[in-house]
Amino acid sequence: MIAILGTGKMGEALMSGLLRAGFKSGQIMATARRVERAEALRESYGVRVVSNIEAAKSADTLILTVKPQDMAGLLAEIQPYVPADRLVISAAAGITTAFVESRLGTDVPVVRVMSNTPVLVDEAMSVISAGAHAGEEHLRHTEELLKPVGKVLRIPESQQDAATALSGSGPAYFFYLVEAMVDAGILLGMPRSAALDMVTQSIVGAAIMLRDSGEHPVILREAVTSPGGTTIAAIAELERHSVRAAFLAAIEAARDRGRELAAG
Ligand SMILES: NC(=O)C1=CN([C@@H]2O[C@H](COP(=O)(O)OP(=O)(O)OC[C@H]3O[C@@H](n4cnc5c(N)ncnc54)[C@H](O)[C@@H]3O)[C@@H](O)[C@H]2O)C=CC1
Ligand SMILES: O=C(O)[C@@H]1CCC=N1
Repeated sequence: MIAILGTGKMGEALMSGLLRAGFKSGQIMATARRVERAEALRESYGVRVVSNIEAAKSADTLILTVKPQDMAGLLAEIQPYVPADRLVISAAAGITTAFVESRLGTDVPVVRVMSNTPVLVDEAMSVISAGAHAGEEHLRHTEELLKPVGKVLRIPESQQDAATALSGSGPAYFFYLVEAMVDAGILLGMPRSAALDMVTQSIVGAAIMLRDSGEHPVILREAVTSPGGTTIAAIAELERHSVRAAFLAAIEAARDRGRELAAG
């Protein structure tokens, strides 16, 4: 039995992925803070929505998907009911396995995960790290849960805040880029829906080329960039506006914010 504690956007996305991957609704429990939310989850997915304590007592795997700020409260609530034979998977930005272990106070295995919202279309990037009491079997079990909904990579926990900044938040940067490019289309007099179609198909095509060709992104970009042509005119402006430096600073800021969230 798997329980998802704090079933908001990420928790629901993970739960729907597990169901698409073949888990039965009877194998999954969810917890929610609001009654209407509990009812909506029950109705949409047919899962049992229970209290945090009941979930902690009866599920073998607990997936914690509350906000980092709510993690201490949730751990305090479930602490008396989590024996050391549970696997606890924490999906919150910034929260370390040591934080979870110290709050639970037993030798419970903890795996830290950072996934992202493309879990909704089975294209998540999930990175996982083992805590002090988690071994190969716990990492493997976590991979089995996450593989059906995307790619899974094991990384040292010291890189988790960087991964959060890069792939956890990553989809937001691409959506932001799409917004900006659609605005550019509007500036050039395109209808909004046509501009959105053009940009969306371009980003999908580029992403698939990048993933499937195995080519370095520089090679793929150079193939589009004709001497004296249109693309280099655009790239020159991006460089003039320090867009690369902005990305470096932005992702560093996201990493630092992850560290602050851990500090509470
Ligand atoms: N949204 C995203 O793209 C990503 C989010 N995350 C992480 O996932 C976690 C959740 O983020 P979201 O789903 O965006 O937030 P959210 O606010 O949609 O979901 C959190 C849910 O937990 C519930 N909750 C809080 N305390 C609770 C408690 N004691 N008992 C039961 N339910 C409780 C809230 O009512 C809410 O529904 C965060 O820790 C975030 O760092 C990770 C990767 C990507
Ligand atoms: O913005 C956030 O804090 C969360 C973590 C990664 C993506 N969203």
